[in-house]
Amino acid sequence: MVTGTALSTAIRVENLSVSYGPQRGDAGQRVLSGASFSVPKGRILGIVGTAGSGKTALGRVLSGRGLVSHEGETPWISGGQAEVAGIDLRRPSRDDLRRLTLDIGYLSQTSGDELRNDLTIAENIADPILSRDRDFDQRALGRAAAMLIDAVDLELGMLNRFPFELSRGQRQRVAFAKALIVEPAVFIVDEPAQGVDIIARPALFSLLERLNRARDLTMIVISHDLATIERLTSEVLVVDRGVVLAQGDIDEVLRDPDDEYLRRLRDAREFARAPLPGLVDRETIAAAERVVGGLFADEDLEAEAVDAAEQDRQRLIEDRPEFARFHHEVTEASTDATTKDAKE
Ligand SMILES: Nc1ncnc2c1ncn2[C@@H]1O[C@H](COP(=O)(O)OP(=O)(O)OP(=O)(O)O)[C@@H](O)[C@H]1O
Repeated sequence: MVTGTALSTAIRVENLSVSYGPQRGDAGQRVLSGASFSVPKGRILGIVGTAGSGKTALGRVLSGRGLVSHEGETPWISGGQAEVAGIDLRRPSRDDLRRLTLDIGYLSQTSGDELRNDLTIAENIADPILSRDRDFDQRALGRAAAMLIDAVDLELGMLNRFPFELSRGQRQRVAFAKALIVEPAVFIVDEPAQGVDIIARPALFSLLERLNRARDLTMIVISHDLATIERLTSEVLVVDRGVVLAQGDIDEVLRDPDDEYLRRLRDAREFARAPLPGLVDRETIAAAERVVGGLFADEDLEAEAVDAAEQDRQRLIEDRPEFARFHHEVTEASTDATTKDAKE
């Protein structure tokens, strides 16, 4: 048991080493050494580093998945301590092993490829619950699956399809929904944007943000891309060649760094942020205006944005009858309220 774990700490890692290969003798290959950090409950930590730096190995051991079904390719804890969602990953009790996959959600870069092709998308999403409790309320489960499929920006009609009928990026979004249906306390996600259509990414990030705010979901977001991490958090752990180089607020970490990799990371971040003169046209600004709202004070653009929003609304009314009903009720209610106000 890791000592001194405050109740508000969701993840505590002390002097952790991670290895691949045989667990007996010296044959294992150490890929991460001496990592120490903690994540308070409800916070998001980003883990950034180059390819091969040990991010995936770290995320995978913290997910505890190797404890549930150990395969040859699974990294394991070869030194130090790790506790996640109150589970001691070095010495888990039987009860810990039972609740591990409920309390710690994990999305790997290949989770979408691991869906069962003999089950529909709805059955795949519901599987983490039905495989534990066959008698779980089917209607409630159906509703939860529908809400999640909508939240990851897939059509409800996909629920009746099979994984092999979907694109790779769509399957990864289904895996997102599947990982979240059990409402884990901690969610570890490895490269959340990888393979996912750029149009669908805002929905994924906004889902994660909402779960973090509304349910205090603690998260580890792993990526080689700092911009992906900064979309969700400014708190980072930087890993390079199997060691933790730095941890803290990203601006602090990258302020005048001594280390070569941190300097390159800072330069890459500045390059990505630099404006590209002449490339931003009115249409792009108007599109941005529709998404973020109120950033630009240009009246013409505002009028365009209002028109576009009205067109979007009309399209939604045509495509989704249930929205039309809802919209009609809201309009009626607000007209009634206005008439009542005018009379008073
Ligand atoms: N099954 C394995 N057996 C032995 N070594 C492995 C195995 N899988 C990965 N490694 C090695 O472990 C190290 C860390 O790999 P890991 O996948 O954790 O890096 P990463 O930072 O996540 O990289 P990426 O961003 O490319 O996913 C690498 O040197 C890799 O070659």
